[in-house]
Amino acid sequence: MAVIELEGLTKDYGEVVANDSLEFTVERGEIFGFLGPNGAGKTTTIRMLLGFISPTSGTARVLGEDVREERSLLEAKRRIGYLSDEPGFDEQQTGTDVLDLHASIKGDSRREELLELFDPPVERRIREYSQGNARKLGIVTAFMHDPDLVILDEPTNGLDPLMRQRFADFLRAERQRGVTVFFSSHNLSEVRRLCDRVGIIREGKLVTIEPVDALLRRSGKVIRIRSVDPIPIDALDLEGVHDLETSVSDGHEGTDPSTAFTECVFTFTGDINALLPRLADDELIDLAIEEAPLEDVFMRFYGGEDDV
Ligand SMILES: Nc1ncnc2c1ncn2[C@@H]1O[C@H](COP(=O)(O)OP(=O)(O)OP(=O)(O)O)[C@@H](O)[C@H]1O
Repeated sequence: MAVIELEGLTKDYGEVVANDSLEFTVERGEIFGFLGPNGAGKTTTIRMLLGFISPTSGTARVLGEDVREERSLLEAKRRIGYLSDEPGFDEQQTGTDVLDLHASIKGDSRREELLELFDPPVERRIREYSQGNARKLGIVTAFMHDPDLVILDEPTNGLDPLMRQRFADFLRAERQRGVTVFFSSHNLSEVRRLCDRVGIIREGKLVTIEPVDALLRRSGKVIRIRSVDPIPIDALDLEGVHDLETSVSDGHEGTDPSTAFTECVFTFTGDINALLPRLADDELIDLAIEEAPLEDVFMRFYGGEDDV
């Protein structure tokens, strides 16, 4: 059974359709990344999944419960952890007060373990918390009742690299235990590191939903070549070569970089086995094959109206 199931989920604010007939599922034990730029509609989806706002049409099920059914959703929410993008804790309370309040509603069987891991300064009042400390406290509140599903809105905003790493390791371990994680993010490297699948939303519409691996495969590799002597540009007259940039190093001033190069970089979506024989007779100084930045993939979906 799907843990989250969107069925034509729509939120129409009149001026803007924040979610437009969203349709997808998230399976048990999956880490699902929900990506999109500011204002794309991510928070709106999350708020509907938690029953904070109601859909204009369509619906969603979380842990089998229809989000429009207040009572049954409330029951399901005992098994859900949630971290808002703006936690909004009471400024006068201490971290411990916040945790006690959450514990009284949902329980706190994992409080100590999580405090040890994320270490927010629980004795201090919230008004003295930095953004990172508030995030750490939020992470503890989201997980301390040992939920089956966790919904996180931009969870690592404000966390330093060490904490981000710790959080990533923690999420992977949670997935091993069968916990399902749905999180929204702007941070593409984080999504690449963590997610099994990604949904990309743009102006309320789902533009793609696929495994991260497939997204990266489609985006190709970035290839950099440096050679001792100029290589005729025809060598790269191959299917799958995009955005080729060539240059000529010192000592080969007479060579026109539009016909030959000693250095080049391009995006390659073709067969690497077809490329290598083309370079077999050239003496190379360096050949680098790198993952294409996920930013480029993302830009393809957001670059312009025609690109989608
Ligand atoms: N209560 C509301 N009334 C009217 N419009 C709203 C309301 N809440 C959100 N919107 C609009 O709906 C759209 C989606 O907003 P939403 O907050 O869901 O985006 P988001 O992807 O979470 O953005 P961010 O990454 O900035 O948090 C935006 O155009 C926003 O202005």
